[in-house]
Amino acid sequence: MASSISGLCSSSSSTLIRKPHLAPPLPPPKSHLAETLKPSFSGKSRHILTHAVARDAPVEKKGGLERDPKALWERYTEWLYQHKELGLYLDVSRMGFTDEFVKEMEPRFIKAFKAMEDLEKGAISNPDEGRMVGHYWLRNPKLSPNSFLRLQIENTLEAICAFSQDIIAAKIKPPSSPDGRFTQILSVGIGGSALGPQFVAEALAPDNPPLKIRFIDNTDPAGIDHQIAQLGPELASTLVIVISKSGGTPETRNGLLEVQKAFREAGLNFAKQGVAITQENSLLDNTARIEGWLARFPMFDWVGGRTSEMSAVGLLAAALQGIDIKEMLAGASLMDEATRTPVVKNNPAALLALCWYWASGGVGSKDMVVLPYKDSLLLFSRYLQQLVMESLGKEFDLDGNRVNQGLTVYGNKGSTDQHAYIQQLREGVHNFFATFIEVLRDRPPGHDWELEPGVTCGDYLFGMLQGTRSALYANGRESVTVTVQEVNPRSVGALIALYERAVGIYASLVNVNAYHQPGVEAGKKAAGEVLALQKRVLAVLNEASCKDPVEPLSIEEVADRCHAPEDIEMIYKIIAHMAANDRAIIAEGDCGSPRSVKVFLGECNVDALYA
Ligand SMILES: O=P(O)(O)OC[C@H]1O[C@](O)(CO)[C@@H](O)[C@@H]1O
Repeated sequence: MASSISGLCSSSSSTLIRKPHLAPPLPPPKSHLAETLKPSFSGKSRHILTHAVARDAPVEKKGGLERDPKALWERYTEWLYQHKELGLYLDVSRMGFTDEFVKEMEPRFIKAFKAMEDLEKGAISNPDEGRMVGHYWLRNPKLSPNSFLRLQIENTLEAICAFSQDIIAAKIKPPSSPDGRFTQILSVGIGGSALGPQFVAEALAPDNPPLKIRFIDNTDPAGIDHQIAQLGPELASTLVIVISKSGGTPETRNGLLEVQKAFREAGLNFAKQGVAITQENSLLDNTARIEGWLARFPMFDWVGGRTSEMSAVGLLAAALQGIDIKEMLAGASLMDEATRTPVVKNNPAALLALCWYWASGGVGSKDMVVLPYKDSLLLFSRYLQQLVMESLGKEFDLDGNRVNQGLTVYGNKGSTDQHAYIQQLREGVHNFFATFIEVLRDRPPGHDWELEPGVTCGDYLFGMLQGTRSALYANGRESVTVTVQEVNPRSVGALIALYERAVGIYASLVNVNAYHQPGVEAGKKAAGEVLALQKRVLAVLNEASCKDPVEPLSIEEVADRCHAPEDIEMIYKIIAHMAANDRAIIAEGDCGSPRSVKVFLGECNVDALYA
């Protein structure tokens, strides 16, 4: 009896296998440092956190958490950073670093500030890729190292503003929409070409934006189908923005091809609704030019994907949603100015980097849990995950030493997460420090009300944040608190700029290149190899299936004929995946034991035999 196979089949022979198994995820990285909580060095309520010395001997962590309320208040006021114009505060008092530690870190900071200064002047700060790193110029084009780059930035910003105004005012219209105007954006991109726009849309888009936005940020066919199905007839009034710096990322290409197919099937002309954001002359750029897409905007070689929110990548979608992008840029620019100060205490990004180094021993031994107490900032931690982890998670340092650096970031939002994992944070494994993001303004003025005498809903949120911060600290868990007045384009721009700079400074402290991502290439290459192997498997099966009679093959035989006996497990998985997707793979035998399975194709493709 014939059947299709997968990794999860019943033990009976010749059973349909429906659910292939993918390789299990790698286990999370282990903490490098042992940590103990020791009682009291002076007062009875004091504790010292001690660390074993790290392998590459970074600045050692000696110190303790202050327990005395008066001394703690002093520490709070002494270290509180305030940016008056932005209304932004950074409280690092709940990190236990000492003055000695700050002093010991000084030489590293001097080096980091110098590296940052050089970077802003146009040094090749991404040496592996031979690139400048210029995201700071995007919000202050005057800083660009030459007038050509300055003009590129200014012209692009002007083009974004003009194009988005014309779209919103329906001066540029979709050809077949009954409304006569664009109503939706479908943004196709992944990683840095999605996370910033997603975060900003969630944080800042008004309730009724001129254009609503949806995202395709994966090559999951069901996810893509869902987005297209949700658009329904509004596909005719959808502006599709395809974003890829390299212009060749497979997931994004697949998303584009799937969307183009949907347009064809709906009888719509994709080119009249398509916009590309990519580097000049990339595959995507050339495709968009040849096919005559509605518009193209440049991505610059010297802006990395994960720091591209203030380029066309983030600004176009934001402007189309009615978000004030000039305010975002202004907020970022103000923060950039503040984070150029070479005095750690007065530089909020340096303070963050100091805290990260302190908490993680400079080797990433603790995770950073980011908890914004504001629903609209939900995606901030996800955005930071790429910014921080893709930048800092490096095998080698700038001198070629193997260091396996990084800083793990996760989190969603408070107080919601209090009902999910704060239990472990307070009482369980002590492998993290927290970052609270506090927003002072609960609601727009005039909308608040007291749900019980003297207490609003926002007071509860405030109480939850303060309570969790105190409860964690009481149990020796450190935290940083970033406070903004409200979530608006200016504060969001400032937050992005703050963390971009903190990552850059921290990378210098631990001597890694923050601006490349060699590790991602390995996965991309391996994925390409799997797809190439799949083609060989299909050719081998087709040849056997075109024989008369059909020649069913064991997995071993398929592997041998593919000249890839070492890839036998992958070949089994490929066959299982195709079988689960009605790809005409037929299997005989006991699916519970892959060795007994024989496979062939349901039909012979004669053309493929001679291809
Ligand atoms: O914008 P691109 O070139 O499509 O790349 C998308 C993402 O892929 C990466 O290159 C690797 O994941 C990221 O750095 C980047 O943000």
